[in-house]
Amino acid sequence: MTTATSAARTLPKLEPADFKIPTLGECTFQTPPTKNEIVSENERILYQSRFSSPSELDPSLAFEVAGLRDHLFFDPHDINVGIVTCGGLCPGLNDVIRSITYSSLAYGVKKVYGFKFGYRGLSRQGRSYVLLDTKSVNTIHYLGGSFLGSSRGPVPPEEMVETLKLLKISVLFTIGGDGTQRGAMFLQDKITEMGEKISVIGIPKTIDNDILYVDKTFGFDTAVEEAREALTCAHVEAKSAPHGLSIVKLMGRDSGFISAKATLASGDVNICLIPEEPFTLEALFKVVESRLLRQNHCVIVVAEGAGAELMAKIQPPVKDASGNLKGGDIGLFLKEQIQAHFKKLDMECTTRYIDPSYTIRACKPNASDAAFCEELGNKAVNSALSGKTGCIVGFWNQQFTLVPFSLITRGRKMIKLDENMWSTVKAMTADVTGRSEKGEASCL
Ligand SMILES: Nc1ncnc2c1ncn2[C@@H]1O[C@H](COP(=O)(O)OP(=O)(O)O)[C@@H](O)[C@H]1O
Ligand SMILES: O=P(O)(O)OC[C@H]1O[C@](O)(COP(=O)(O)O)[C@@H](O)[C@@H]1O
Repeated sequence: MTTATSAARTLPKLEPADFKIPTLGECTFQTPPTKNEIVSENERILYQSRFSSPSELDPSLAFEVAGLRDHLFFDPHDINVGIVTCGGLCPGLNDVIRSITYSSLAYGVKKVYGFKFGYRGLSRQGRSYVLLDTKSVNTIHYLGGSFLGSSRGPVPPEEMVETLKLLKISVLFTIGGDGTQRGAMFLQDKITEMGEKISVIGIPKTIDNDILYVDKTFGFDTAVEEAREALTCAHVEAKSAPHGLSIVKLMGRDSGFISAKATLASGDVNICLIPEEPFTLEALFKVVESRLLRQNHCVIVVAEGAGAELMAKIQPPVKDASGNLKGGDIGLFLKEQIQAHFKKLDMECTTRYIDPSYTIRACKPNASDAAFCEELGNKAVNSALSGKTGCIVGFWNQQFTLVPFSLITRGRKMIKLDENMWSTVKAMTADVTGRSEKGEASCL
């Protein structure tokens, strides 16, 4: 598929009058109206039928649908655009970079700048970029990682505006997680304050899939698929040893979506530990013991942020360059504690610790994620050229949406075990979290 062709095919014919449309200010994403209505053919408002978190928000909230508009705000032939990728890696980053580049060039955009190593590439000291064209990005989607590199750590918004002005960039695409979009929000505030006509459009990225008001972020499905492979191996290992126990640690600093989904997908997991559900070591020992005595093997999945209360007692969490709190290695901790426990009991337990964290996010995306990335990139370009700013291109109720930065940075999406789709995981965690009254394994 050539994005350039498909984007060109769907473009409205541009007449000089088409460019005489609202100023960036007028186009800026507004809090949507409070009743379900079609604003115009192209500006539909999508109402959310599910409203789970945070509960204090206005239930009449609605999202604008992302995509082409009747008019373009920018004359594409007159502008440059920029792309930046920040935060942790995620399968599909290169696909989004490629899609934005192809789509922008199909519109006739003059130059596409790719900033190196996250926001650092837009800073005064670390200013660094490459020019992207169809040739340079043509095959980058064959690989995982980010063609542009990524980083964590703050950059003053005024320095970023300085760089954008210097390179005459009218649109910046920020591909990143909640931290990146928070940074993008401050950048957009600074742009508004300085009276510049520069649009900032985010593309939400995180394998943790914990961005508010986004059903699914790109790369998540791939990460779950990769995690399932690791779980299958963990199961084989556990079954091959007398009283075999495999502990698999997966990413998920604040939410356990990867762990929970991979658990459901695998069918080999006996205990799933996620940050949302505190557990006690004593209860965990009991469940593992009973499982080993009955079935001879056991597989535990633990999200990196699970058991934060236990870890905090040994070692207080530290902050990464972006200010995200990170605790010690919960997987290793569990391995040591469980081994010590069974040694005390004089009971055999062959423990294996598997940590596939980085391998599930550094790989290339599966077909479904790749297709998703392609559309995200196209929608981001369409929306930006229409003059939209200060929002991300999300995905909600099967629609691509525009969601303001201010909304998605209000909190984090978390697993609610009471929701229907997590009932198996809920049953599985009942005994270790103290929810089970019998104190017996509920789902082993
Ligand atoms: N509160 C914030 N204000 C401004 N910039 C932020 C903020 N939080 C994060 N950032 C910046 O966004 C970038 C990525 O953030 P990070 O939290 O590491 O990853 P992610 O975007 O994946 O959550 C970093 O350069 C970081 O400094
Ligand atoms: O070692 P790194 O690069 O800080 O990445 C680890 C982090 O990446 C994540 O998977 C995703 O984090 P971001 O969304 O902030 O990029 C976290 O769960 C995890 O703590």
